[in-house]
Amino acid sequence: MAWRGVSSRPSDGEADAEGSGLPLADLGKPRRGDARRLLASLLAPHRGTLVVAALVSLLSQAAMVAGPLLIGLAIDRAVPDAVAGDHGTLVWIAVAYAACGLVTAGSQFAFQVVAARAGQGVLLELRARIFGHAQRLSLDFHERYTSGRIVSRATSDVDAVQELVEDGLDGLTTAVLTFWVSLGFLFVLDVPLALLVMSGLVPLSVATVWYARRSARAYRGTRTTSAAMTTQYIETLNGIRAVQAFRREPRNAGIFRVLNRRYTEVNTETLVLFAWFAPALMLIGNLTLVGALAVGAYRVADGGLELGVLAAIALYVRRMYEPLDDLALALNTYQTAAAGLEKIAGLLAHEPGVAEPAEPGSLPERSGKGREVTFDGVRFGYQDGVTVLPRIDLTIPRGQTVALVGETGAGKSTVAKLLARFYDPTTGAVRLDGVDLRELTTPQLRGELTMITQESFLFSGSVADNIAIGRPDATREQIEEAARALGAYEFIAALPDGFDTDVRKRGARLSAGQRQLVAFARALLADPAVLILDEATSSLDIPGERAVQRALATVLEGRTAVIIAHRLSTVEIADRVLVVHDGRIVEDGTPDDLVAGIGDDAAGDDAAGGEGRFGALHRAWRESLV
Ligand SMILES: Nc1ncnc2c1ncn2[C@@H]1O[C@H](COP(=O)(O)OP(=O)(O)OP(=O)(O)O)[C@@H](O)[C@H]1O
Repeated sequence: MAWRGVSSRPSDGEADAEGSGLPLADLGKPRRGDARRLLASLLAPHRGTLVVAALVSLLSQAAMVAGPLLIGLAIDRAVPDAVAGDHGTLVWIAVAYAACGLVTAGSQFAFQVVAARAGQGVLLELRARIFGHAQRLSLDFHERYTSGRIVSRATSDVDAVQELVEDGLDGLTTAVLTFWVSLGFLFVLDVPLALLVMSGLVPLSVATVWYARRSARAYRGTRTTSAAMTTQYIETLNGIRAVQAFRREPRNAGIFRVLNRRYTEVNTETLVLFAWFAPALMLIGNLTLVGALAVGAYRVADGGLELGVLAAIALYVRRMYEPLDDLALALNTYQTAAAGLEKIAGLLAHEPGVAEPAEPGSLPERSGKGREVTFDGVRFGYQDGVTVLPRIDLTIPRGQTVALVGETGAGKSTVAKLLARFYDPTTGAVRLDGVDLRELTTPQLRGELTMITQESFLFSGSVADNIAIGRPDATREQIEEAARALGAYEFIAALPDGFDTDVRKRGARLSAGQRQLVAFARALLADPAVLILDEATSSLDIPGERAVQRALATVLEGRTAVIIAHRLSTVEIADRVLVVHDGRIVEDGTPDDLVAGIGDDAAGDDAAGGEGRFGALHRAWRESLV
């Protein structure tokens, strides 16, 4: 199981630490440059806004950084003038200082507003892309990637990017601009001292590169481990009944303990790295200041430098290094965001396994009896390379109801999933009225095929909303009529708010049979040409089952149907039974013929003498009823 992998692997996030049990390489490990490309595509629509933000920020920095220059001038010019009785220079410098203050305040306000607009636009687009992409990705991807990891991408990874956009970016631009603009002013004031200050860039770069490298790895570890914890939460809570029934709590707690400890470790690592980095920057700044002051003081004493210029230089050096504290924090935010963005880019880089057609085909006019379904030399295996269906050749005429029966693991659901186009065949084709499913767009497909699964999933919203899912423009009358046709009207009307009852509200919980009826009503209203039904099994009591059987006959009327049948009663209403064994259709005939042993023994391997597999299954069912 994946969690063992979690505890034994390094925290660099390259392995299966997110709990999929598969190496990330199998899921398309983010390629170098994916994150950068993603960022570029997100920023592209805001290019103009970003240019304005950069210009405004530059103006703000220039106005702010002019301060020390004015102070230097005040010391060297205004004070001597004032002593001599001329206050003009002092007034002029005071006005200029106030003007700089105003420009700084105004441009900072403008920067915040402009940057907020662009930043929020980027986040809006990023969230929309993740959600849209997660919905579009095929079933095989979801079976391996786990919903916990997707949730983690959409929440904590997006939060990391959000933090950068909202706080970090401001700190980062301020620190970088202040540093370089101040250095520029230093060169204007005194070149030798500016060069001395610039030599501080060497240890500064070494420290920054060291920190950036080490912390990037650590932050990637935090993203990976945080996703693994989310996955663990979701898996535990989704399966809480099984967890409690099988007393899995201690094992889950053990797994969580490992992840929790890992998360603490990687977080501590990032904090320790930061604890080295931030003071190192301050130390470099202070040493540079001491050096500049010492050399400057000698030159003032020699008369080679004015006192005001030295004061201005000292103030500039302080200004350069002061926001570096913010730079360290901003780098922190940046590293978290970069790791998050990398993970998000990895998710977005996955292409849906079931592709939309380049040129959509068109289906012939639909007959009143549904459509013909053909499996034409279909071979299929899931991604692990094992062939599950070696070859299926099958034609289901319009209007026919086919029951798929067979042992567990025989391949019945796989046949149904290929027909619903959750997957594409490895070779061969599945066709609807002769048209390959691969030539149909998703909306075309969804209009023609409806699959009712065992869970009869209800979405949050009212019962009416749930029935109308397959046909959102249905009127209330049509919704009620569908419910009435299936014998579901009475129990829905008796719910606290009737058809408007919120299915997730307490007191409105529907039984398994009732949920199945709602799912049937949904299918009836959607009116597909082909209905695929993964039959609910043991959860229905006998009266409920009868109601469902009656409803089933109604919903099958006028369409082609494929039912994965687990019950004798369902098989008996089918026109034709296909027995699936080891991914092949081994018997094919009407229920009566197969019981009598005269069906088409497709594989020529009667399981029990003349009786056949279905005959044996049928006998077992009958015996279980008495
Ligand atoms: N997503 C998947 N990835 C890999 N293998 C799978 C996947 N789903 C099913 N299989 C394998 O394919 C084979 C056929 O499974 P399938 O679910 O079609 O059987 P089934 O006849 O519907 O069984 P049941 O009656 O128990 O639902 C099994 O060996 C199963 O392990």
